[in-house]
This record gives sequence, C-alpha cells and structure tokens, in this order.
Amino acid sequence: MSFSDELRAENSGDWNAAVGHRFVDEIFAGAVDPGVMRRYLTQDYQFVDRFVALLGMAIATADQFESRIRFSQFAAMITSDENTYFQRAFDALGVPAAERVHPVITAPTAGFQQLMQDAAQTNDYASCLAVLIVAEWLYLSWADRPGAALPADFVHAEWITLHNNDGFRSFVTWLRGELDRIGAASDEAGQARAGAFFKRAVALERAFFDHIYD
Ligand SMILES: Cc1ncc(CN)c(N)n1
Repeated sequence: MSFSDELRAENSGDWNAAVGHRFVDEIFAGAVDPGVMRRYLTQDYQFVDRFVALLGMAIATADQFESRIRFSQFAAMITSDENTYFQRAFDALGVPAAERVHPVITAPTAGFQQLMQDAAQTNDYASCLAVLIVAEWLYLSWADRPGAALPADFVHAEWITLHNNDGFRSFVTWLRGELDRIGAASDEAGQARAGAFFKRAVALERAFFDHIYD
C-alpha cells in the first residue's frame, strides 16, 4: 500500500464521515440552506487565506523546481478562479464586507489556522504536504461523483466543479505521488510526523462540516 493510501486507511473513520457528510448530499441536491452556506463560505474564506500561505511554504521547502512549479500554478488558480467564486457567492448571499474579511472565527477554523501555521513552522516539506493533501484529496473524494447532475444555483454548482475538474483531479494525483515519493525517502520519525499532521487535518475536515450545522 502506498504511504498516502496507508494514511487515508488509518483515518478512515473521520475521512468517510467527511466525504459522506450531509453537506455533500445537500450541495449536490442544491439544497444547502442559505444560512448554512453563508456560514460555511465565510469561515472557509479564512481557511483559504492560511492555505495559500501554507502553499507558499510548500514552494519554499520542496526539494525540486518541478514541484515548486506545480504548487505555484495551483496557488494561481486558488487566488484567481476560486477567489472570484467567493466574491460572487458572497454577493449572491448578501454577505457584508466586514463578514467577508473579519468574521468571528469558529473553533474548527481556528484549529485549521493553527494546524497550517504549525505545519509551515516545521520547515519540513513532508509535513506541509500532509496538510495540503488532505484538504485537496478529501475534497476531490466528495466532489467526484461521475454522472451526477449539477444543481442550478452557481453557489452550489461551482463549489462542486472547483473540486472535481480535470485540472484539480490531476493536481491531487500528483500530490499523492509527491507524498508517496517524499514518504519513501523519509525515516520513521519523519513519516510519523507527517502522519500526525495528516490525522489532525482529517479530524478538522470532519469538524468543519459538522459545525456549520450547529
Ligand atoms: C475546510 C476546507 N478543506 C478543503 C478545502 C479545499 N480546498 C476547502 N476549501 N476548505
């Protein structure tokens, strides 16, 4: 079993709970309550801010130029297509400027911010990768429903297509290969450290979906 598959299997409880979450069924049905969607997107925008900072750390700590190029291209997508999606969705949901920029930060969002800062501060490529891969692989896993119809409202539909398009799929495939390559070259302590970051990230993904319904 590859290192990435092993880590996913070790965390299958939280992983499967997140991928099969009520939010996922509701977004495919176009039936997420607007208040829930608004809470989700305002918190997620704070997640994305720190996520881009962690991408910067992955660019800095990667062991080869080819990897830096991949991450840079992905950062360009997040800061263009994904960022404008957030702005258009906030407009559609009537989210005022203050809530877009400085919402009250919830516990799972704060947990993610801390996790991403901790991973960045290790200066360790495998640890940065472990957090990034959970965020993108887990999202591809819930969004990839071959043949499923898209909901009519762009707020729902585009959040799905941002996470199941061919470019995203190929980035996740590359990320998994990257973690497998770096994991194979790491000693036991290095693998355990990356594994601990992976575990924290999967638990937070589940908590993040859960808490928007509180
Ligand atoms: C909490 C969370 N996890 C993952 C993703 C996917 N980029 C996201 N937008 N938000």
